[in-house]
Amino acid sequence: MAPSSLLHELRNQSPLIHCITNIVVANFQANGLLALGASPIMADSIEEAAEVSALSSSTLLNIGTLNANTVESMIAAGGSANTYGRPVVLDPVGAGATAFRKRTVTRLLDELDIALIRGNAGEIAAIAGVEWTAKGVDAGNGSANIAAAAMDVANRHRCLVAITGETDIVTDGDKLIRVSGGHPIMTHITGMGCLLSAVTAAFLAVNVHTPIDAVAYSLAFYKKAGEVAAEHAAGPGDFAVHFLNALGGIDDEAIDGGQFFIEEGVKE
Ligand SMILES: Nc1ncnc2c1ncn2[C@@H]1O[C@H](COP(=O)(O)OP(=O)(O)OP(=O)(O)O)[C@@H](O)[C@H]1O
Ligand SMILES: Cc1ncsc1CCO
Ligand SMILES: [Mg+2]
Repeated sequence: MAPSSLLHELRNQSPLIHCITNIVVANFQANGLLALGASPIMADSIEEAAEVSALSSSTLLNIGTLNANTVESMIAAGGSANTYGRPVVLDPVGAGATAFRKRTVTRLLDELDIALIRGNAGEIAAIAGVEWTAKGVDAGNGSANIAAAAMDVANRHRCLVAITGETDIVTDGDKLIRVSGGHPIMTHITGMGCLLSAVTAAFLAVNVHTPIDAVAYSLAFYKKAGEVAAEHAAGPGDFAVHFLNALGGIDDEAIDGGQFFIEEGVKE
């Protein structure tokens, strides 16, 4: 099947995505999934987390505004998704910022079978244990080889790792795909990365491609939506609105339009 049919399939299937997420982005994330053509369900209570993941096509675990209760819900939800063979995406928001976040990410990676970790450079550097100066939930700065760090994390945890920024990368620990495009204004809206993680969870739920190709496609699609929205926006406020429109409005033709490329097989 041609890569472009992934988007078509997603909109056909409208997969249910279980999000255990943070209080900052929950509404934006739900609207973004709906705009894309997926179906969101936000459910973080321990009483129902496992049940909701069992009936969902994929599960997103986002540690942005973590508390002790949601950690247990994440373990229950992720365990249930694993049992039913549904992909689990981890967004390790601010992973290096506090001991609680670090400990939680370690536990989630130890106890669950995670399909994809999607974070910014600071977050993946923290998981890899390489030198980096992150700033809270923002990427921050560093000189570490971030592609090597992603490959190391992917190999250690046997999962896909995506690092987003000016150029995105995704790796399975062997193959590395770089995705360019997007717009700097995407860093001026909170939750753009968090919504992207939910979007990748939706694309992973659609069983058309190998998981790494599905993630690369979702990264490229999302950057393209950012470009389209930036053309229409006067600033961050209406960018968010135009971005939601673009998630639903762009089609395969726009994505194949050539403003981005996917480079495969680049070994560091
Ligand atoms: N300088 C840039 N130029 C183009 N696109 C960018 C740039 N920086 C980030 N992006 C895009 O913005 C989106 C969000 O990625 P980012 O790395 O900013 O997430 P994040 O730091 O996890 O965000 P948040 O924590 O606010 O949700 C991705 O699609 C990424 O490709
Ligand atoms: C700002 C912020 N703080 C915790 S989660 C979050 C959303 C962006 O990651
Ligand atoms: Mg983030």
